[in-house]
Amino acid sequence: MKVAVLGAAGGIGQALSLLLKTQLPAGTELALYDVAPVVPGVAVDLSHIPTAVKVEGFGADDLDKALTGADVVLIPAGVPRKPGMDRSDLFNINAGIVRNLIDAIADHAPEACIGIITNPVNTTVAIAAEALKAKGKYNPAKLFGVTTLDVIRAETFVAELKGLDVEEIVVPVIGGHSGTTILPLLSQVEGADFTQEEIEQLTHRIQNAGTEVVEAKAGGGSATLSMGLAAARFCLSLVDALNGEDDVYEYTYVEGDGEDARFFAQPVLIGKDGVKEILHYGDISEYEAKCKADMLDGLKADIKLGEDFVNNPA
Ligand SMILES: NC(=O)C1=CN([C@@H]2O[C@H](COP(=O)(O)OP(=O)(O)OC[C@H]3O[C@@H](n4cnc5c(N)ncnc54)[C@H](O)[C@@H]3O)[C@@H](O)[C@H]2O)C=CC1
Ligand SMILES: O=C([O-])CC(=O)C(=O)O
Repeated sequence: MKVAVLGAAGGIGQALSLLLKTQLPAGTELALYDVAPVVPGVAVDLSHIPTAVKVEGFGADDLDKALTGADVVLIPAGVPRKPGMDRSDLFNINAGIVRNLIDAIADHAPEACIGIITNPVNTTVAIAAEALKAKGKYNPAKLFGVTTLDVIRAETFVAELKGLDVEEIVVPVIGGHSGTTILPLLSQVEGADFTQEEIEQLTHRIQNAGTEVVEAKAGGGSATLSMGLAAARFCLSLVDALNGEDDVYEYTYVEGDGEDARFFAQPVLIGKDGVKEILHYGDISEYEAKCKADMLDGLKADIKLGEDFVNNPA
């Protein structure tokens, strides 16, 4: 098994790579790629941690080597937000970065499962899909937008509010990964009752949790440590599933039947070839149905922006 992290020297990349070095199964290869010259140093640093995961660093000219043979490729490459920006403000820089990395994946690791972390995720996943398609390499079962951070935040905030054990809480989060497109399904949380006021406050907090971090970091970037953990959890699930484990479920932003939007975060059963089955998110409350109806046009516009970036460049 080989896992490649593209953007491995960044805030997320380093936290993620540390967790993967310590948690991937013995024998896994971990390839760290970045355009920043510090990346070989990050790899040497991690290589001194005593686990049976082999780490190697790859600089700007060695993307092909980082990718060759990869089973999983995670992409946290690109710029993060500063206070006052929306995730969509990152499009101008990050769209091109994702496009170029995806082109290289199509050439050097066309069978890999790809996890897109780079924002705006609603759009960068569509860019990845269309770029792969243009190369004749698109397999919807192997392309994932990583929305795990929304799930772990929702679980943390619900456990805090209700004084419950966070290990026991399950909070589904569907939709996309920005603002109101992030839709926690609090009506499906077992073992907790909420007033309508609590539901509205929690929903708002989960939707704006990224901004909470961006403002608290005051110009120093966005979530990196919680995101590193979220991406590691997602990657370890993928690796377990690729290794043949049954019953691996994650909420993730994938191309499904298009009932709500072409790409939509929902519960997914992952198997040894990627997405095995996309499950329906089930019954939702009237409030959640209205939130969903109100955000779908925005989500679809985000997706179209990505499709047009590849297919109808200005
Ligand atoms: N999906 C999610 O839930 C989340 C996504 N993000 C997004 O993740 C991205 C990365 O965030 P951070 O790690 O905080 O940023 P960062 O600035 O700390 O790191 C980004 C890294 O990407 C590298 N990079 C830039 N262009 C590259 C290229 N062409 N190839 C390879 N590497 C390249 C940079 O050298 C840098 O090391 C941002 O777009 C951010 O908005 C952040 C938090 C949560
Ligand atoms: O808010 C941001 O820009 C980073 C992000 O996606 C998150 O923390 O959820």
